[in-house]
Amino acid sequence: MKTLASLQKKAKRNKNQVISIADAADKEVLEAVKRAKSEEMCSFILFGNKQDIRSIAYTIDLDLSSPGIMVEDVKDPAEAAVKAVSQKQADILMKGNVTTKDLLKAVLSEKFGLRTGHVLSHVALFEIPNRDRLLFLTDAAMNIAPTLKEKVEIVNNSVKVAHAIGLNNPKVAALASVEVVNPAMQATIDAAALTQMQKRGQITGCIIDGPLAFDNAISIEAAMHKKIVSEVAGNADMLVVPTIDVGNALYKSFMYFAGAKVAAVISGAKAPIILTSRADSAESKLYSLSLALLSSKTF
Ligand SMILES: CCCC(=O)SCCNC(=O)CCNC(=O)[C@H](O)C(C)(C)COP(=O)(O)OP(=O)(O)OC[C@H]1O[C@@H](n2cnc3c(N)ncnc32)[C@H](O)[C@@H]1OP(=O)(O)O
Repeated sequence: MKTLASLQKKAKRNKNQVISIADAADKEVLEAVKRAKSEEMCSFILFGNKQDIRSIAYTIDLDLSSPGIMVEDVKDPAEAAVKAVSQKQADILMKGNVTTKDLLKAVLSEKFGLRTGHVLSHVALFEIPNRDRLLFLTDAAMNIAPTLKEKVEIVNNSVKVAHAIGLNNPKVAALASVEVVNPAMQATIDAAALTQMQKRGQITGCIIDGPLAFDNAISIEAAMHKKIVSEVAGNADMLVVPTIDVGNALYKSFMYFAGAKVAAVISGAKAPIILTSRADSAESKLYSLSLALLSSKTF
């Protein structure tokens, strides 16, 4: 798949889903709602301050009384939106104008959250200008410094999302700063372990190689220059990063330096969670919604 727009076309087949938005008082979020409604993609429950939501909706000509849109006036939109999903009034959760941390805390709540006993992790899918295919990145937003055990679950979550969009055996690069194992660099040891675990069938549904540095993960020339012989080097479909800081900086540099478009979800919870940066465009939020609709069958 080459473009995120093709996700949107596929996602339209899954029309009966309800999206619960944690604080919809945000122009880009409501613009995404308007576009999704005009394409009849799904229905929405908008949680937040009703008056604020109304004021913004008015400025973009979004009719809040149209069928398939409900507005709920609440003081704690993160908690209310998560509860709606855990009580099955909605199928998918979407981050609106709340911080990632506040939303994730509600998602992880013992009382009403969306935990499954597995690791929850962030999966981002980028369309990058001049690249011939989409690129997955995980985990740029939830797990701060995952252990090897957590990285295995992070890979599994991301591979599930890849399968949901029809990418059946993604090539996964386990990133580090260098492409050789250095016992002083934990990221290289974990990357080598992930590679061996895939070779021994402990991780399935993908091909992993690592450690790979960013250049030889995504550039054939860089891989050839370093004489790396591997199915993944230079051809990665997915980057697994050692820490949130590496992932988050890559996410934002793809967006700001390379002019990328993104679709992003949290995988591994009871339901898909749409989680982009608050600064991301309405288009990216719409693509994320498409990715969540496509993933929802696999959760
Ligand atoms: C990329 C675009 C968007 C962005 O830029 S986002 C910006 C960067 N992201 C962030 O700031 C969020 C980073 N992560 C965090 O702050 C924290 O890890 C997070 C997710 C809020 C959780 O922290 P706390 O609420 O302090 O929770 P905690 O660590 O004490 O754990 C509470 C219980 O939840 C569990 N938990 C935490 N992370 C989990 C995970 N990934 N999957 C499954 N379970 C998880 C944890 O084991 C604990 O369980 P228990 O209560 O001991 O049974």
